[in-house]
Amino acid sequence: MKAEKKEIQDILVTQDLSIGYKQGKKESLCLLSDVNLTIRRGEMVCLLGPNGAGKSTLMRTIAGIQPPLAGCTLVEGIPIKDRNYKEIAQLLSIVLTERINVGNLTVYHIVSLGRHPYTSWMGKLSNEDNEKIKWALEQVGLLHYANNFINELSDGERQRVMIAKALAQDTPLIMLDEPTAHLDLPNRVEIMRLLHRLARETNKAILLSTHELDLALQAADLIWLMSRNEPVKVGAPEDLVLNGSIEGTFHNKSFNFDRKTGNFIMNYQKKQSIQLLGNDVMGFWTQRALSREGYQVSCEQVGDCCVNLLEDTMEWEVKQNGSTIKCVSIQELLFYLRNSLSKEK
Ligand SMILES: Nc1ncnc2c1ncn2[C@@H]1O[C@H](COP(=O)(O)OP(=O)(O)OP(=O)(O)O)[C@@H](O)[C@H]1O
Repeated sequence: MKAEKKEIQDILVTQDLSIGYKQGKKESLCLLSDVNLTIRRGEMVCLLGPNGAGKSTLMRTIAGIQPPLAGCTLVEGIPIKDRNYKEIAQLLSIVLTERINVGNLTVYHIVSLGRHPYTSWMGKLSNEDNEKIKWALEQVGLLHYANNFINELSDGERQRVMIAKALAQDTPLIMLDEPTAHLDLPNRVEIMRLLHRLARETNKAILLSTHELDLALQAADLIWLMSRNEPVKVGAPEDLVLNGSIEGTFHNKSFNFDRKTGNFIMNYQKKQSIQLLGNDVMGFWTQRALSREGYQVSCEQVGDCCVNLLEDTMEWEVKQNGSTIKCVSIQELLFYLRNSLSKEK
């Protein structure tokens, strides 16, 4: 690829960063060393990894909340180390997981707290501050809630308020610690889509830690994949799936990661084999149900039981020991198979 006219694109750079905990005067627990990572302008990066991999430690170290064991973090070329609170707050904003319980503050007031690094010690908001607050509320679609109290809002809306506060802080880097933690699926999707759009439209860098592998695979520009004592793997989500990194990191005897669909599939103990004829959507869900029931599903003839999908009528025909019956739902199919299996025993 040809290099085009180059403005500074790297918003966050970690230089030979070592993260961990001092455990005495000489001892330290080093979780990772020589971490060299970059986030560019307009990119959304998801930090993924199993429990205990060190995600929170890395986030805190990048943000300057925790000192590095070695190395440093630069935001727009400025080292975070040894900067005071106000200086750091102009370089990066952080959205934490904790539920916000400040019921007596309005949405506008909370978002206005994002302007603190820029206001005088009295905290008086200038016209520019007020414009930035309104713009931030508009970005997350909550301008009409500006005068509502925060406890009048749903969890999803509260999370958007905190994102607006980070936007009002107007930093090149926004960091979020598990931003979808307390939300239902539509709100989780909404927050990820919002963050992705904001990264693109505002040209900021967004770094978030998450356990939502499926959402991260769909929404992230880049994934930082952490596992204990291994170098961080970096790549587009699809590259990390194709090269087996996702599968390797989340390897577990209870489930498998299916590279074709990006889903985790639970492993069930297989009791016996069954033939399934038919494919498509009905076949996919029937296969899933049969696997859960403990069947090894095959399209070949195996044993004496066969399930034939009648897609036109949405029925399941079961041929077993010379007899044929029809079921009108997967629930009925499983009920029949369970009973016929217990009669055989
Ligand atoms: N204050 C501390 N002192 C010493 N060790 C710590 C401290 N905090 C965390 N650790 C250890 O560092 C390791 C990484 O913890 P961390 O919380 O960064 O992982 P994580 O990937 O964020 O985990 P999770 O997904 O469960 O939130 C863990 O083994 C943990 O026990």
